[in-house]
Amino acid sequence: MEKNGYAAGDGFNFTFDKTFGQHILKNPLVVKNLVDKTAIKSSDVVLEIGPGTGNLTQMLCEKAKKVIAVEIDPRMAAEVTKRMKKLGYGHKFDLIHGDALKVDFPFFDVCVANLPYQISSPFTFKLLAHRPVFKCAVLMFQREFALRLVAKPGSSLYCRLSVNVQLLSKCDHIMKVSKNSFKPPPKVESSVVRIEPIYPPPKINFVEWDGLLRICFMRKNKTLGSIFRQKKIVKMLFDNYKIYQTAVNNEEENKVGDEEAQDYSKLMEADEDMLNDIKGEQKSSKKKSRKQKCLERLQKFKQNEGDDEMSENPEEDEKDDDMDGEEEGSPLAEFKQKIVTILEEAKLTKKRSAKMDTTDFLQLLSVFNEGGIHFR
Ligand SMILES: C[S@@+](CC[C@H](N)C(=O)[O-])C[C@H]1O[C@@H](n2cnc3c(N)ncnc32)[C@H](O)[C@@H]1O
Repeated sequence: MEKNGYAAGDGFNFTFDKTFGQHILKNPLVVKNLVDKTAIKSSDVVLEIGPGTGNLTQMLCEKAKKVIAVEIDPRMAAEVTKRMKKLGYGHKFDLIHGDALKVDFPFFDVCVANLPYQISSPFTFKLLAHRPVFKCAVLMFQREFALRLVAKPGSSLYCRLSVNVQLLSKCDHIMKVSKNSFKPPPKVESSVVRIEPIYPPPKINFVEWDGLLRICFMRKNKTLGSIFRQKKIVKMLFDNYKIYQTAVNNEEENKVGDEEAQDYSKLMEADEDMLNDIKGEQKSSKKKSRKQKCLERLQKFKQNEGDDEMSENPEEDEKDDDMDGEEEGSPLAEFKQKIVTILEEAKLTKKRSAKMDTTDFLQLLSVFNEGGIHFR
C-alpha cells in the first residue's frame, strides 16, 4: 500500500503518517553510530521517545538494562511491542502510549529520541526540566535547529535558544545524518546532538532571564549600552521598576520572585518563536532563486558588520538613544542614567549579545536585579 508516494516500512503493513513526522531510520550504520554515541551501560534505564517500528529500540534493548518507550501512534506502539517480544526483549521493554509533551516521564539514565522536528524545542526544555536529573540525552534534530543549539558566542547562528540550552546543559553536535538515511526521506537535513544537563541549574528566575534575553537579542550585534538607552526599553523597565518598588513596599517581594524561580516553561515559549523563525525561513527561501538568496545573505552580512561598526562609534550610537522630548532630570531620564551607570560600573556597556556567553548574561541579570531593575 502507498501513501504520499511512499511504500510502507520494511514488512510493516501500514503507512507512515506525516502528521507524526514518521521518517524511519533505515540506515543500520547510522542506527549503530547513534546508539554507540550514547555509551549506554548494561545498568542504564533508557527512555526512547518515538520508537516507531523499533529500529533504534532493538539496539537499545541489546545494550540497556531496560528501555521505556513513549509512542503517540497506536499502530507503531503495537508494532514495536510485538517486535521487541519476538526478539526476546519483552522482559526489558515497556511502552507508554501517549504524547511525549504530555505524559510524565519515568526515571531514566539516558534519553534517545528521533522526534518530529516541530516539537524539538518544547521537548528539549521538558527534558531539561525533568527530575531526578539524567546522565545524557542523544537527540536527532533538524540540522538548523541542532546548529543553533550548539552555536557559540561569535557564531552567526548564536541566538536565545543557544544561550538558554547552554545555560542548562553541555551541548555537543555529534553527527550529521543525511535525508537518505530515512524512509521516507524528510525535506530537511538532520543532526544528532548530545545533551548533558548541568546540575544544579543556576538559581535564577527564568522569567526574568527570558525577559532580559529577549531585549538583548533584539539586536544581537549592538552594544548593551546602545540597546539599554532606547526610550522604549527604558520606559518598559521604568514601568517594571515602579511596579516592583510598590510590591517591595508592600512586602510582597518574595511572592513576586520565588514562585517563578525554577520555571523553564517561559524558555520553551521563547524558543518556539525561534523554531517558527526557522520554519518561516525555509518556507520563504523555497520560493527564492539561488541568486536572490545569495544577495540576501550578502546584505545581511553587511548589515551585521554595519551594526558592529555603528555601535563602536558612540556618536552613531546616540542615534538609537531616542529619548527625544524627555526633560533632563525627569524621572524617566534619571532612570535611564541609573541603567547607564549600572552597565558602566559592571564594565558591560561595550559588550554585545552576539559575543556574550551564559556567564556574561548571568552577570548582567545579577547587576540589573541588584539595582532594582527587573524584566518581567
Ligand atoms: C522520526 S520517527 C522515528 C522512528 C524511529 N525512532 C526511527 O528512528 O526509526 C518519529 C516517531 O515519533 C512518534 N511521535 C511523533 N510525535 C510524537 C509525540 N508527540 N510523542 C511521542 N511519539 C511521537 C511517531 O509516531 C514516530 O514513530
